[in-house]
Amino acid sequence: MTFAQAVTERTRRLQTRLCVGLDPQLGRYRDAGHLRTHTLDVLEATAPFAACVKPQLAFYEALGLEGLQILEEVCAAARTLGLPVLLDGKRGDIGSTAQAYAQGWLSGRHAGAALTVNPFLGFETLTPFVETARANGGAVFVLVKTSNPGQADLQGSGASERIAVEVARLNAPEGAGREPEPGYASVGAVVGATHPQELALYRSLMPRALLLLPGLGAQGAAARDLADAFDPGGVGALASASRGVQYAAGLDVQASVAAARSFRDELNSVLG
Ligand SMILES: O=c1ccn([C@@H]2O[C@H](COP(=O)(O)O)[C@@H](O)[C@H]2O)c(=O)[nH]1
Repeated sequence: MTFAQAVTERTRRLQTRLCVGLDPQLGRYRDAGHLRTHTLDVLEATAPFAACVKPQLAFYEALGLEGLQILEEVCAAARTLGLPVLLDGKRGDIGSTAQAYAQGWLSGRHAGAALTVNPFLGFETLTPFVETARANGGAVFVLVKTSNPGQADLQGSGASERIAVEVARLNAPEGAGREPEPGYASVGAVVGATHPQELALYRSLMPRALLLLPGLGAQGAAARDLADAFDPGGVGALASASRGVQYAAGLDVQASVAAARSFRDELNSVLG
């Protein structure tokens, strides 16, 4: 089963469109061991409410080798729980380096099933990521319109729309000599949940792409504003919350569970 199929199957079976972000901040813990157990506890406790899990690589890389070991444990625990893993690394570079990133994060020891990628160096630099994802039944999520207020500096003036058109092209089997991918295709897109008025546009520009919608909770986006990102049946998008789940009330894991349940329920009530 591909990443997109696994997420869609989980959405339908568990009625959840929530992506739980795991962004463990060392400053909140006594030490890295405490960070590790709390992060694994939050993962296990919130899994029933999640369509997938999204570790942000920066927080694990910040801890050095120990952080990579924790990441590996988080990915292994998620797989045991049946949760698809989307690594948020926003990688992108010239071809040979992109190839190494793709090998490391989409097929290597610490790999997830999916990875966020940055198209800033040009569309051709996406190729190693897309090919590696396809070869492994994985996915890439291309930054199309990020959730932060400053995104307009470089993503305005039609840039985000151009990237969306490229995502649609990469997902189109016609002319590429590929078999059509069943369901959602291997190239997804990041569109901030903080841009509710533009979700319908990006949904229509990228009909085969799963959309990742970061910004729920801590960045101010609300589930009630996200309906336009979804296809009929309430599939095709994942709304993501990290701090709003992991640190819903300090380190209280039951508060994380309550937050994940509440995000799930709010999304479900919006989608009917
Ligand atoms: O456009 C984007 C792309 C990625 N992110 C990442 O998502 C989480 C958001 O964390 P919250 O605590 O839910 O605000 C974080 O890892 C970002 O790097 C994003 O915010 N916006």
